[in-house]
Amino acid sequence: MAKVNSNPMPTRNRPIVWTIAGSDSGGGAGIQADLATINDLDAHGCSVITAVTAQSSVTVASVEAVSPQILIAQLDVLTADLAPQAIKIGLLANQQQINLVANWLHKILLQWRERGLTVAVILDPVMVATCGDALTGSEALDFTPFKGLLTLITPNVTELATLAGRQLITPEQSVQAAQTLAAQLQVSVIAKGGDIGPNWDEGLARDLLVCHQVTGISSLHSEHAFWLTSNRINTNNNHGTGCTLSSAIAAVMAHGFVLNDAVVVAKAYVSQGLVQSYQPGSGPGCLARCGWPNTLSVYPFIQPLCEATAKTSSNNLNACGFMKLTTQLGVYPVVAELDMLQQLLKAGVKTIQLRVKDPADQLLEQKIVQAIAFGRDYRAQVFINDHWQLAIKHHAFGVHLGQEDLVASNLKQLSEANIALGLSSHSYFEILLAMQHKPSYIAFGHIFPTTTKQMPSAPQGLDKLARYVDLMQGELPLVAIGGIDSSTLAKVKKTGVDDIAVVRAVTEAVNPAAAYQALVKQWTEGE
Ligand SMILES: Cc1ncc(COP(=O)(O)OP(=O)(O)O)c(N)n1
Ligand SMILES: Cc1nc(C(=O)O)sc1CCOP(=O)(O)O
Ligand SMILES: [Mg+2]
Repeated sequence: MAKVNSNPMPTRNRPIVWTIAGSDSGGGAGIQADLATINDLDAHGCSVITAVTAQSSVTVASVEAVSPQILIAQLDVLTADLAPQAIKIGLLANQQQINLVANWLHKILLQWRERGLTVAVILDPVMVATCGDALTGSEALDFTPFKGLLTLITPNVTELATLAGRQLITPEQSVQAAQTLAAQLQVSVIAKGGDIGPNWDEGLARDLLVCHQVTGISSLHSEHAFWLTSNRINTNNNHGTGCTLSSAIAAVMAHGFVLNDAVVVAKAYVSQGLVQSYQPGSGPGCLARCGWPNTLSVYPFIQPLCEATAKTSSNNLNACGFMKLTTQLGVYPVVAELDMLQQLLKAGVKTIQLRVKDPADQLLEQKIVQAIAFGRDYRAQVFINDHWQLAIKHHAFGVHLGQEDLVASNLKQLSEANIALGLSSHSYFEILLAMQHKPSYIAFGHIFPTTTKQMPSAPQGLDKLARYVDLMQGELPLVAIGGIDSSTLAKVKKTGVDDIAVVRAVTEAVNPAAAYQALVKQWTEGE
């Protein structure tokens, strides 16, 4: 059962999303599905109709493309008044429409870029309706005019095969075709596994995400490929699934989420919509609209393609999970110096992190040994940042690792040493990756601008934090970090996040111990 969204977006703040697509008179797909999705995901939808279809759930009786004049008139009139944060492109009924929209996009994206506006463009290369009837003419469509203009293209296996110009039987062939398409069109690709072939796992719905120069995320993920796997939902009510996925991706990106996040949220949105789907006619029915997905179980499992291809059992998937924390983290200081660590322990700190970032620090091991000893003396949870091998060697209480650190670490060894684990995250995508390791807590940042560390991602802000809190409720402690101090603490607390981690708010205070105690008072008493 989906949770009720406790964080609806105020209507006046809704971002604008356009759908450039065909009308489905049956209401299950096309413009009708797109607008329902966009609205359901707290955005305002505008439509540019490319074609009118006479369509039911069992047949496409006819398709009539709109004229070039009315197509451009719709684009121009919206540009003047309702500029979008994201655009979804669905059915383009013929090559003329592809050329026209691509030309128009080329010019407008330049203009918007000059004004500092970034607009995500998601193309669903629709060719055939769910009932099997063609939506485009018999001519082969050439999408290369869109090269360099798109953020994401979302073909299913049949469309991918058409774009690749060859049959795709095995997952390996689809992977190669998706990677080739990404390079050819200079675009990220989600190759949807809905139309599975005989060599695919039929109990699962597996999509391949090929990232191409994705911005605002760690370089660890921005050029990589991932399998996104969900349980296959046993229903024939899948009319409009592709339209729903692509318009959901556009809507989520319009809210300022990075591409990888939009893809996993949209996939979860489709999964929950399929579970509650219904059949209004005698053919395949439609997805239900269940709002922003905030139940972890509907989100996909993420596996980097390189790990899947290596077929090795990863040292980094830990079936049992890490220690459950019995002492709440509360206000969690992160410090670079031992004397600061001791000073704060004396002031009553019960959880603290030693974060030494100088790899050439000659005293590193000594500092770690001493920090762990202080932790025992003061009965506090001392986490060691990054240096997991030294933490194991000297029996630390806990280790904190970032997503980049995970690549070089051995979580199996950490777990066998009974060491608590904190993992960093900066997006839905990274939260899901972190959750797969069953850590002791997940840190999420950076909430506000910070000077402590250079970040590849933008500050997350409170709206996103509230969405992550909604998702994580009751699963694991979620710790907010980045730019938190006495002036922002109350707003952070209001999101319902479990704990906060702070660097400068304590370490740069005239009296760090007093600053810590004041933050604790504010956090616990809400002052
Ligand atoms: C509580 C907490 N949250 C996040 C971080 C950042 O960890 P990481 O991403 O590995 O970056 P570095 O701290 O290593 O620069 C943290 N240390 N603690
Ligand atoms: C170390 C660190 N990690 C972050 C993340 O988002 O992963 S933000 C951050 C720095 C937090 O410092 P301050 O409290 O001084 O802003
Ligand atoms: Mg680190």
